[in-house]
Amino acid sequence: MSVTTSEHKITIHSGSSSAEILLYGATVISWKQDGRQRLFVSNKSKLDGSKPVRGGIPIVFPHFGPNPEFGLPQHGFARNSTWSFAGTQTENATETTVAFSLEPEGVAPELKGKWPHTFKLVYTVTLTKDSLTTSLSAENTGASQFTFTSLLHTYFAVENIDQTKVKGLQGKLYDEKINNKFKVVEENELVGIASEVDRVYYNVGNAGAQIIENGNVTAFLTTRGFDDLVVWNPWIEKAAGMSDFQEGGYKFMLCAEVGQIGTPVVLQPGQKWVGEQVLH
Ligand SMILES: O=P(O)(O)OC[C@H]1O[C@H](O)[C@H](O)[C@@H](O)[C@@H]1O
Repeated sequence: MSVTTSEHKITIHSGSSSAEILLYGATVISWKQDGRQRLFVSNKSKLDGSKPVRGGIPIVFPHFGPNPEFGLPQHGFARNSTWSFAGTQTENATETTVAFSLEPEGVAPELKGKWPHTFKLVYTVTLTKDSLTTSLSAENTGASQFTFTSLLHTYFAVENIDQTKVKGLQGKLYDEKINNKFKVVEENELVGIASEVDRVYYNVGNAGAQIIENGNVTAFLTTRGFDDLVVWNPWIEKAAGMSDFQEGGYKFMLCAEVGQIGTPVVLQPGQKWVGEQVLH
């Protein structure tokens, strides 16, 4: 069986690869290729629906970062709400696709109604032997327009952050939140991480980025519909201040998060937007 459903989680297989998706947040919490875990999930992360998962691929919607306007928590409500399993879309020798949906009535009770819009989110996860594709669609099912930002907050598992680089960002403009530098041009072909990094790179484009470990490409991250890319590693002090971050875990993770941030999406009634990432 390539799709197994349980009360809280869907597990899918394709060839020697597997993935696990929690209904809570529709968060992908595991992606294994030939037994190797490709996603970082903190061993202190709550997986019981009491807090967004610290790892995997949390979904950020309808806003990236804090948003006092609607009194929603950081990164919105999608990662804090329990999604509905919308079934298996494809299940064949080469590919397995499962779908999840979230509408206003499914939003976590304490957050319900705070964002005053009517919408339908559908998230599909497609696994092949070589790749994991996650695709988010947002449809305006209400009578007035709305605006949102969104992001797939992927935590890649890396062997050693000191030997890890991100490629594909040279020449792109970024904002660095740590020291409030704005619209800086990335000079480096290979971007290394040696301290806390929290950057939004703008207009990275479909080619996305590559994760390089010890000089070898270990992951390609391509996208459609997401223009921007956040690169984040909390490093020692910030990680130590997070109750759900595993001790020393900053060494074994790198967030490379495709997003639509710089130019928010405006959806008129009846319109639909799709943002997708392919990891391979
Ligand atoms: O702690 P969280 O709410 O999950 O956010 C984790 C991180 O997400 C993104 O990468 C942001 O750019 C960071 O500023 C934030 O710290």
